[in-house]
Amino acid sequence: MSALLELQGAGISFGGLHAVDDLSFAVEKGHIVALIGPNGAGKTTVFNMITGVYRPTKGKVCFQGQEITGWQPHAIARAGIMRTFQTIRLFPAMSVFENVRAGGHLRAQQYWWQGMLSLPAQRREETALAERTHEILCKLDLDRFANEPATSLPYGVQRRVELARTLAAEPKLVILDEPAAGLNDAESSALNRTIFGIRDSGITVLLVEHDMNVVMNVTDHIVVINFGRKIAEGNAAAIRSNPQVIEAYLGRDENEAENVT
Ligand SMILES: Nc1ncnc2c1ncn2[C@@H]1O[C@H](COP(=O)(O)OP(=O)(O)OP(=O)(O)O)[C@@H](O)[C@H]1O
Repeated sequence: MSALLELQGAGISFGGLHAVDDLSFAVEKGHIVALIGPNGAGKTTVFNMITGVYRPTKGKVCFQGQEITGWQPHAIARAGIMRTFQTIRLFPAMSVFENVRAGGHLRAQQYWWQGMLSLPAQRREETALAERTHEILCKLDLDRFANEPATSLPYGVQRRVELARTLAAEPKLVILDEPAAGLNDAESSALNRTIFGIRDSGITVLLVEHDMNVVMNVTDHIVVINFGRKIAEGNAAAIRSNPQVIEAYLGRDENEAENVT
């Protein structure tokens, strides 16, 4: 098995603060990996370094064996790393189908002016995109909402639409930022199945999540950071019983600690 994504000694400072320092970990192709840590540990900053929002001040980020440190976010997205956000960012005037299809346009080979001319290649691509959109909607149990205005739907459904839109761009690696945030227990269990489905369709998953039901039940590998540094990594059983991990959570917030132990 080869690493799809690798951070090698990556770090970034804001003023005097080392938000992330000397961080190394790998995400193997076909795995579901979680990055966890107490509030303010640096998880979002790591995502921002991977997706090109922040340029690391130290170390490297490699994707498919190629260094991508310092690439622009759109170039990193084109290379196959797509992310979701904690806050919903759907197009309010569009239906569920149109929102998801919009994600697929990122992968489209034709240009807009070719679309205006309605060339055969463009028409073929649009048909293929519509079919693929429909497939993704079925897979995420969203087909019955296809024609509904996206932002009129319940919160849990809107989050699924966002995920569907990200998948429509055919990423190789999808980064999920707290996908269970705001979901009830039933929705969170359904999310576990969805994440397995994403992995089974050949997409590698990296997620940041506070919901330990998701973290402990779906992941192949967990990386734990605190104060911007890695303190542990391993499978769910190893992480659950790791004294440094327990201390990191206990030191900050007893409720979170209960979730880990
Ligand atoms: N642009 C920035 N400028 C200055 N400091 C920043 C910036 N981005 C992050 N930080 C700091 O870096 C540290 C890590 O923040 P980060 O948001 O990555 O943590 P987190 O683990 O994602 O937290 P949470 O779980 O609360 O979302 C914090 O001390 C934060 O204040």
